[in-house]
Amino acid sequence: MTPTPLHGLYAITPDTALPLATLIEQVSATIAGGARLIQYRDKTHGRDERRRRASALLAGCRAAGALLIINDDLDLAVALGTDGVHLGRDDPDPRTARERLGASAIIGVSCYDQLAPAETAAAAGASYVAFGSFFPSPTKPNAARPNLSLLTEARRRLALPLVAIGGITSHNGGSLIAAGADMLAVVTGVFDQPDITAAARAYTDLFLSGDPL
Ligand SMILES: Cc1ncc(COP(=O)(O)OP(=O)(O)O)c(N)n1
Ligand SMILES: Cc1ncsc1CCOP(=O)(O)O
Ligand SMILES: [Mg+2]
Repeated sequence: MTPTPLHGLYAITPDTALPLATLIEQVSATIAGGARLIQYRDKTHGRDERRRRASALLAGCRAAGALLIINDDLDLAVALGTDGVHLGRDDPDPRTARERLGASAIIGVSCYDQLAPAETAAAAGASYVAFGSFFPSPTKPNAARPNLSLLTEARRRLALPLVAIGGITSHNGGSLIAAGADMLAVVTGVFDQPDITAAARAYTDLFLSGDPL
């Protein structure tokens, strides 16, 4: 079963100075493991290098039938025509993103440990909302730390797909799905593993069984 775009593993690229060729191989390995939604998140490089990397990743994702979301940089998402953008509190407004990217774009919004920004984002036309960090995150150790009840309440209150992020492994991910998460957004648990394809498959398999726990 090919997961729908807003369901399953959401692989987020590591903030790395690795050569672009290596990053492309790693993303390809996540897709081989069943990831169909990829996010390019880069806090390291300047605008020109980010554009070079995003353009190459977009070509690879399109060839492999995966979708590419750009983190933070709405101008880059618009310039390249990526499948969408992910926005946080310091990034452009989702309403502006929807106006610039169009009706079919995927627009994700960070909501940290709060329900109110998720309701605001839904009203502004977001495609999904993300909560986390649910577990200690190697990538973002200082992130806000909601408990699982936030997912359950968001599931009750919101009609759009819910993303969980932060310290997610194939062992704790099932608890997030059971609490209401439609997607598991993962950096370290996929990209920092010796076999990236197998690591990705361990997450995508969580969504196939009726009982993720
Ligand atoms: C799905 C998803 N959730 C959260 C983030 C965090 O993005 P980041 O740019 O590190 O922080 P904020 O701008 O959201 O505060 C993400 N990239 N993807
Ligand atoms: C970007 C972001 N936002 C909250 S936690 C996080 C990082 C998730 O990375 P990891 O899967 O390595 O914990
Ligand atoms: Mg951001």
